[in-house]
Amino acid sequence: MRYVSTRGQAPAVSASQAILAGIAPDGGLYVPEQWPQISLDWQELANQSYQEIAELILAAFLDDFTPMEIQSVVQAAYGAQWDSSKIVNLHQTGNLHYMELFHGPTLAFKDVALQALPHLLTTAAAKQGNHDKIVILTATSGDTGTAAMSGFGDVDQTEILVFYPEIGVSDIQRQQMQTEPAANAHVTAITGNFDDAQRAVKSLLGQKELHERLAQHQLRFSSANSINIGRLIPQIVYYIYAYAQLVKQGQIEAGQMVDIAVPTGNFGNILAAYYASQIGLPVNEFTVASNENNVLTDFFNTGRYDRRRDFKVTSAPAMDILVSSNLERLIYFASGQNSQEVAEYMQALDENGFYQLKGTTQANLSHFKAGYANEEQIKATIHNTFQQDDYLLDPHTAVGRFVIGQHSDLKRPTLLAATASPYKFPQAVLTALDQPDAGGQAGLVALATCTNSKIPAQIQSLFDQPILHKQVIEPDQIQATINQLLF
Ligand SMILES: N[C@@H](CCOP(=O)(O)O)C(=O)O
Repeated sequence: MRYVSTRGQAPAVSASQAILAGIAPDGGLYVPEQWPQISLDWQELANQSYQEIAELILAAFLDDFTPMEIQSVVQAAYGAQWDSSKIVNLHQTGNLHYMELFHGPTLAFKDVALQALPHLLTTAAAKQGNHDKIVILTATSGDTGTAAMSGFGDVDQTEILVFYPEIGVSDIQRQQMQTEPAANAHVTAITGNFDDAQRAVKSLLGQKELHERLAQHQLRFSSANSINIGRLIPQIVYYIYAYAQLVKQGQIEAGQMVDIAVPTGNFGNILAAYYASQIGLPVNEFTVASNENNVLTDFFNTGRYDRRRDFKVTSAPAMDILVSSNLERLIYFASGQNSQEVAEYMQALDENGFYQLKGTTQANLSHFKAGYANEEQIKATIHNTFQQDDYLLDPHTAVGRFVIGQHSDLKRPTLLAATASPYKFPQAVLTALDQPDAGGQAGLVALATCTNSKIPAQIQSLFDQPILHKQVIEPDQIQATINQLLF
């Protein structure tokens, strides 16, 4: 199976080449040339473990990896570092099924893919006969950076460079990043926002001269962001697994349609759900949930993507994004794999800040619904869900829960991606629960006390760790900072 660029100006490559590159040389994103043929027998899948389903899906998409290679990636990625042996837990309230994706080492859904990516990447490098050290560029609005460092920390022959917005991340996210102990991790705050960091990362990945210079130093770039196809494929697994679990529990019949709702920023998580549907997951409707950075809501409602608006810092920072990279991958399929059309949209976005979809392409997205929650609505959703359902949401999952309420009467079984632990955002959650705001360790303790729950072991001693990364730079210093670190 080959992977092609969404913009059509780069040669098709194998799965391992696509993962190693991170982004296509024409600036596009790698997508499967066709969907793998895979038969999903739900009765059989219902009795399989997360790891078994992961092997099935990874093998289908990564067909130049041997079964042994896939097995060893899965074993390394989904083991004792998870606080649930199931990897993904389901929590039910009526027809709503929260997929808890936050039981990994850094308490966010990013762990699901980023515990696997280092193993995929080092295996891909070996397959390609690459002996250069791999420099992983990562832009983060809070969760991806920590998860990437947890995955790549101290992995031989890798350096991991993380750039995050100085303002906007939660106390916990900042502490997780600033205390990262791995010797190969380099963490820098920028005075800009996530979009500034992601733009810089994408531009660096596309600079031919820089690649040549890196090669002279036995280095090469890749990325831990979801622009890398190696980030998306492991995320398909949990949609298949969750559906199979619903079959097992007798909540649905095999083959019955479900709805899927995902709070999304860079559009990777919901795109993985779409990919799952393309290989046989029965999905009726996808709900795209945003915070006040509601560029995706407007896009799905009007067909016009317009990033020319104020950037808002919200209590759901993973979604504080105005340029959602993975939308390009969805549009590629909605346009009938028309890479020229995609390239025109992306050029218009770059040069003018907006584009308008053609009617035919927009019509192919009619099964995507979109909405957003403002800060008051996020707070009220956390508050009410805790009071009524005795279930604690983080601000991102609350966005998803609120938007479902706007669009659905929940007559159909619905999977909602619960993307982060509420303990990653204690201040926002405490405020929503009408508790006094407290920062740092005090915030964790206050949250545990008022909700009668436990501080997750992953962050119990977080505030005892020394701060190791304090550098703050302007966004236009990202390239110079990378040069200093590498050359
Ligand atoms: N939500 C992210 C932003 C980066 O998105 P990704 O899909 O590229 O990982 C974060 O929390 O950092």
